[in-house]
Amino acid sequence: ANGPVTLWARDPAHADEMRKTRENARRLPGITLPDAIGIATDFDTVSPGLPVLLAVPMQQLRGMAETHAAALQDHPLVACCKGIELKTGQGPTAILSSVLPGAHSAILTGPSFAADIARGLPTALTLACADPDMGETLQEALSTPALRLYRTTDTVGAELGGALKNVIAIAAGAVMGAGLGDSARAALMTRGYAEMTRLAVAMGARPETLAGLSGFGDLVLTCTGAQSRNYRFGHALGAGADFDPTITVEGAATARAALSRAHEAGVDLPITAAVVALLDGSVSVLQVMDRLLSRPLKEE
Ligand SMILES: NC(=O)C1=CN([C@@H]2O[C@H](COP(=O)(O)OP(=O)(O)OC[C@H]3O[C@@H](n4cnc5c(N)ncnc54)[C@H](OP(=O)(O)O)[C@@H]3O)[C@@H](O)[C@H]2O)C=CC1
Ligand SMILES: O=C(CO)COP(=O)(O)O
Repeated sequence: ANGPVTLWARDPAHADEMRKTRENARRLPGITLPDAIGIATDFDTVSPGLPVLLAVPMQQLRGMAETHAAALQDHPLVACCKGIELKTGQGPTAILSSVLPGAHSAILTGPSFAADIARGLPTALTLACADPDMGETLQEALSTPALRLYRTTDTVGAELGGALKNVIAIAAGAVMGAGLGDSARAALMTRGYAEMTRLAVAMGARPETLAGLSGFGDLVLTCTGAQSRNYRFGHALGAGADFDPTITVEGAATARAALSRAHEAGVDLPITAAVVALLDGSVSVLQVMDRLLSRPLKEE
């Protein structure tokens, strides 16, 4: 809507196909790409100074930034991925700063299925940028009549909200897949939110960021929206069904990364620990629920 925009694709054959069909049949089937979107396989065609949105899976972000470091350093960078890097425990903006020292980076996150945005359905997101002036410029540039961006300087809170809600969504899917009911899911979401906030605040986040779109908002969407891959993966785990291993499920690696950050910080993450145990196959959903319910009673 605010075009022109260049969509960069790594695979020339895929780019050719999208130019011909005006559709990304592999990743966003059924959506016609607007005329204002040009398709490129060369980063250098993007004018310096224009923002670049990096929409790759979390565990691929560092490699992608390293490969294209020379081209990326002339642009404000907006990471769109949600997660914690397994090998370093870092979030997207810390990764971009370590690969591209001096780069200006931000994060765009919150409750939004790509297909909803592409259809022009109303959506609100958080744009987090440590530099308030750059944050304001990006907020103006990326907001549209259907896509309303709120801004914050709390990148840690926005990143951790988006990362940790995926772990809770796996748990919510597992509860529903195992037939444990809506009440159990509501309890899990609420205690999951407490857990997300506990770790994020220990990492330096502001609690009100977790209460916003990037935390609570995305938790609600991903724990209840059937489009969510994290929820669907959890549902398959709970139901003992197969799940296509090529589908991106960010919460799986992030659960492990979050748990090790929590151990370092002395923070208790019982639901995240339960998700990791489920992923390891060491317990069943019913055993996990039993463990969670038999913890000592405490104040809310
Ligand atoms: N889909 C959604 O609704 C939303 C997704 N997100 C977040 O966005 C991030 C990406 O998700 P999504 O796009 O859905 O994931 P997909 O798995 O659907 O697509 C991944 C994209 O990243 C590209 N890619 C993967 N690895 C590399 C690499 N090493 N170098 C360059 N490009 C690469 C893929 O290219 P190719 O097609 O060539 O394989 C593809 O375009 C995730 O962190 C997710 O949480 C956030 C909000 C909503
Ligand atoms: O982050 C998302 C919605 O805000 C997308 O969720 P999934 O990655 O679970 O599909």
